[in-house]
Amino acid sequence: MNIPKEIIITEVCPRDGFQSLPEIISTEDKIEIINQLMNCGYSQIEVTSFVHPKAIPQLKDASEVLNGINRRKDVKLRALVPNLKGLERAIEAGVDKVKLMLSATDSHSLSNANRKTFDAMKEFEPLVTRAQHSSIIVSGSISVIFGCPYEGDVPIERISEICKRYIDLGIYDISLADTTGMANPVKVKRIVGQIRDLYPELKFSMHLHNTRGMAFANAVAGFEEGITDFDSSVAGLGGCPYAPNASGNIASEDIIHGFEEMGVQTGIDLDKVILIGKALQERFPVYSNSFILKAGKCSDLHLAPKCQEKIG
Ligand SMILES: CC(C)(COP(=O)([O-])OP(=O)([O-])OC[C@H]1O[C@@H](n2cnc3c(N)ncnc32)[C@H](O)[C@@H]1OP(=O)([O-])[O-])[C@@H](O)C(=O)NCCC(=O)NCCSC(=O)C[C@@](C)(O)CC(=O)[O-]
Repeated sequence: MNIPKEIIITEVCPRDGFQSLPEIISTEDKIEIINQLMNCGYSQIEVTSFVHPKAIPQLKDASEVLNGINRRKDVKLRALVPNLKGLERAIEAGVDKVKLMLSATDSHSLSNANRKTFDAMKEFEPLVTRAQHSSIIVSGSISVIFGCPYEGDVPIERISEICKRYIDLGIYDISLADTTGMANPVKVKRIVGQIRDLYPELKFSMHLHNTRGMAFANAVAGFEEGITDFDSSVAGLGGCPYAPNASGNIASEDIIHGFEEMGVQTGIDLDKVILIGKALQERFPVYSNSFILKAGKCSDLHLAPKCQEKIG
């Protein structure tokens, strides 16, 4: 197979990883963790969201967090926003990019954003104009695209209509999100293949949750369909509090290790990520889920003293 030699990983732990943790992390600790992540080689980090503070109390200090980060020119800071109000707050705080929050189904959309999918999209119109005036890059997302915990499979016609409306808004960069881990590689290939054929002008990325242990297999299926841009979260923290049974994102350590083992470069220093992951795992053991934090890297095994002894 002729495979791309590199992929982009966006770190989303400070937003998705933290948003549903019951213990409130201090602003200082968030800043410290983001500063550490900024030194790992990521080109983009989703640092927070500008949603209603009552919806996600953990991220109500979004502006203070952004204010405290040691910025680097080579790391773009992205925030999730649901609406114009969120964008205004994000611009004020100085983000480089925003990702729009949107659900494929009305049920999840009502639960997450208090309006149906296409009503939420209507509110994106003034947002896009405002973002253009401030030179903020806007990307879209489609949650529960591979299966909704309320409605099950999402018809391709509905996905297609959402993509069309994103194009009408001038948004060509869309994150396909498996919010509650309902995807499988066959489904990923089918859905990604179909929408890519319908809308070749769109650029898709993937945001995968490892709820049922399928996330890396799904990432590889997406990769085989041409996707080279993935979100992940250190220590596998994460989950949408407005979707039942949602749990951790694919762990950054696992996706970086997995792709690099296949000869695909990420540009990220995995050892540094593992150190951050270990600290988070110690602090949030119940919410962490990372194979590499448990088992170590494959390359560590070659150095294991017992093996060396046996070889002689
Ligand atoms: C969307 C809303 C705001 C609608 O909430 P609403 O109550 O319908 O909002 P509204 O438009 O009716 O406004 C009511 C009040 O909220 C204020 N307001 C309105 N917007 C904002 C804002 N952005 N920031 C701060 N305040 C805001 C607004 O100014 C107004 O204030 P008032 O006039 O009454 O004083 C709310 O439902 C919300 O914040 N939802 C966010 C839920 C959330 O964060 N979910 C988790 C993230 S999504 C996710 O994890 C999935 C993802 C992205 O990772 C991908 C995947 O895995 O699927």
